[in-house]
Amino acid sequence: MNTHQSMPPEAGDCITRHDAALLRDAVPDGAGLRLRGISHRYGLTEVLQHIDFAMMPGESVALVGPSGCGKSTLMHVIAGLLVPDQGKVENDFLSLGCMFQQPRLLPWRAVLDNIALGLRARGVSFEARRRLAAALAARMELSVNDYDKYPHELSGGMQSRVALARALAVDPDLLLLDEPFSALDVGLRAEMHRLVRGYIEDRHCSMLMITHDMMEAVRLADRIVMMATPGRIVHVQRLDCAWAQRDDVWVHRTAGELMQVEAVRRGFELECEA
Ligand SMILES: Nc1ncnc2c1ncn2[C@@H]1O[C@H](COP(=O)(O)OP(=O)(O)OP(=O)(O)O)[C@@H](O)[C@H]1O
Repeated sequence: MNTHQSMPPEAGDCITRHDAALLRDAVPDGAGLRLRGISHRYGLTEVLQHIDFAMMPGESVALVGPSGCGKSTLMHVIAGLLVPDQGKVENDFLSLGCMFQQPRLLPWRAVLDNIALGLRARGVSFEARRRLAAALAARMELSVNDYDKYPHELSGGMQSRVALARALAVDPDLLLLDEPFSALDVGLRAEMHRLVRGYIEDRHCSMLMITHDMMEAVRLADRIVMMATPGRIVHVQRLDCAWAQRDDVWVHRTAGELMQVEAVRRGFELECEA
């Protein structure tokens, strides 16, 4: 990413590295995650169709595409939750943190215990778990008064912050986010973007995020990967623009430009000009 520009660049300046080269070079040397020829069926339905995909250490990628095109299935393959029918997964990332559309907090555990869930599984002592969970809760801007509350006592936005803290508790070098903020209002969503970006910049971790929201993708990702049905990659776009420079004007304009790309329109089954 270019971090040296002082003025926000024009949207057109940022959409520079075009799809064809990136699509050809789908699994470059040095990638921390390499998927080669991944195909999968549920029964007779082909869900993933020979996907080659890679992520570099420190890279943020947004996976976009129409509902049902196989994005979550691909993420499950990456997370090791699903063994594909065909293809090879090579993952050099050491620690995965996952967050899903629903916070999926344990209702019988209070905030800090929910955050510390992954740490307990790793054998971290009770005191160390509490300490780490409290530090993350503070980072997520939860108040000390909330630490012993149960999920039903939290607002949706607070539950999302707890779920994000839980994903970060394992100190991930790859963060997998499946439509994590889609249920939040625009203000809370912006707040979560700020928290995620802050963490990624501090820790230099990689992020793969599924989203239906092209503006969210443009705001957070270094690379946008467009999938179409049945699960295949049809367009890849690199965004060479520092995060700090992605103001609202740039985000709107860049998302608008992407929505004019023919492969993206076809993927979403929008009308294309003849
Ligand atoms: N466990 C399953 N068993 C059978 N079919 C499944 C299963 N999981 C997903 N599918 C089907 O696979 C296809 C892809 O689903 P997937 O959830 O990966 O899509 P998606 O792109 O993430 O969709 P959305 O954006 O709506 O979340 C869909 O047709 C879905 O019905």
